[in-house]
Amino acid sequence: MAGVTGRLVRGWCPRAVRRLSLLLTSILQCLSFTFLPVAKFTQPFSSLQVPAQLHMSKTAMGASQKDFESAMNQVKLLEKDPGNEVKLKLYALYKQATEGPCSTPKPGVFDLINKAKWDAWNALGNLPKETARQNYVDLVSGLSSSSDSSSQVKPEADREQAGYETLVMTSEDGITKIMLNRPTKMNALTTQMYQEIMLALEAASKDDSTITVLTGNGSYFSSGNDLTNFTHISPDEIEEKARRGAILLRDFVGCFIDFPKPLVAAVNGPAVGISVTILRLFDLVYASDRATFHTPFSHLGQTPEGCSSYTFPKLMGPGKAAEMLIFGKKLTAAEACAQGLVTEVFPDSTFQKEVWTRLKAYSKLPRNALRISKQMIRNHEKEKLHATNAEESRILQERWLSDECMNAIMNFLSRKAKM
Ligand SMILES: CCCCC/C=C/CC(=O)SCCNC(=O)CCNC(=O)[C@H](O)C(C)(C)COP(=O)(O)OP(=O)(O)OC[C@H]1O[C@@H](n2cnc3c(N)ncnc32)[C@H](O)[C@@H]1OP(=O)(O)O
Repeated sequence: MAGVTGRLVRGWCPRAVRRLSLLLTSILQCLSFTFLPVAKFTQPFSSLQVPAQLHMSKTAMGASQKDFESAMNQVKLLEKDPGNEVKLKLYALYKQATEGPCSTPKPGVFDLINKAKWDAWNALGNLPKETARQNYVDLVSGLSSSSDSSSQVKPEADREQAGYETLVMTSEDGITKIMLNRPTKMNALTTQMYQEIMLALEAASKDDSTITVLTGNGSYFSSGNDLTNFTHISPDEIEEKARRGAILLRDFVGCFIDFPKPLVAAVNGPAVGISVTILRLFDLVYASDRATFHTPFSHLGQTPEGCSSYTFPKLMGPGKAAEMLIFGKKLTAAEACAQGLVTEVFPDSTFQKEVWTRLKAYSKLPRNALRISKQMIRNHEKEKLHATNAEESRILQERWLSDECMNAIMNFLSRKAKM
């Protein structure tokens, strides 16, 4: 949460454009306060205005929905970054075409990226949806023709998806792998990382892979929420940050609840906090025997999330769940397996080889059958999971404002106490 302003002005990734279409979709569906995750504004705001010619309808009929969708797909294939100005135009036209005139509240002055996006959309005034759709199609068509027959997609094998700063996303052998990539910080989850994971899941849900795998780079699976998310917040910002954090948490967990394909966690090392609780929303959890499972919520003045207040007691009984979620008992991989949280444990020395061999075999199974079976298993309790998620997020929003929570985080940051 905190540090957001700092991160907002960090570098635009030059390859972010291929994520743009997904990002735009996600903005609508998933993120209530996302920002272009790999973005930096290098131009003055005045240069972000939409040129007048974009306000003019090109044809009487306008582009069809099919043209519009095809243009959105073309955006994904652009090899060259079209630049921030064009990205904002695309964003604004997309919003106008799908939602009509901008009616959302104007973001605050320090929320630089969302404010620029809002300005671009608002600048379109009452431009009719059809015209916006046509202008979007025309703009993309201009970009595609100027990008030197570039729309070549790398071969499917081991294709690394560009545009992520905190993840490495690859697709190979019918498996999309999302790897958390902050090994020096034990893959602690920053605000940007939550957002990129949501985008990656959205992309994986639509790609042609059969199975999606989440894993960590380095010695940890993840040390959970990055505790610096809660720092550098001025007193007058804190309630708003907590509110936004709760929305982010709810949306993040919601993406796991709704993920439509078989989802596998390859837990390569210790897991802490939210990286433990969400495991119950995966279909398979394979763990190295070096992994541990730790949910020190009370130590941090916090409360369970990831739907664990519902899924853990159901899975392991209220007593064992209480040991973990209330008293912060750390489980070994073998104990987590005995409780049903982990599907299977592998020796660390052969973990990667055994897990990937197994998954490659599974990925050859009929894709639709896997997907439908997963949904049949999961659909029974989706509603309950979403309700639990909303309630847990609401309670955490309050907890984050408590002295207990703030003191615990300060202790961690000043290294007076470690879990
Ligand atoms: C939008 C908000 C959603 C919020 C959802 C809420 C989720 C709740 C949770 O996830 S609660 C769990 C929070 N996590 C923790 O409490 C873990 C804190 N970290 C530790 O206890 C330890 O770092 C460790 C046990 C994971 C590893 O200890 P070790 O001694 O092996 O290594 P270091 O402590 O030296 O760590 C190396 C560097 O990584 C930084 N780091 C590790 N984890 C976190 C973290 N969670 N948040 C922030 N930073 C983390 C650590 O500070 C070191 O950085 P440095 O080298 O710059 O000092």
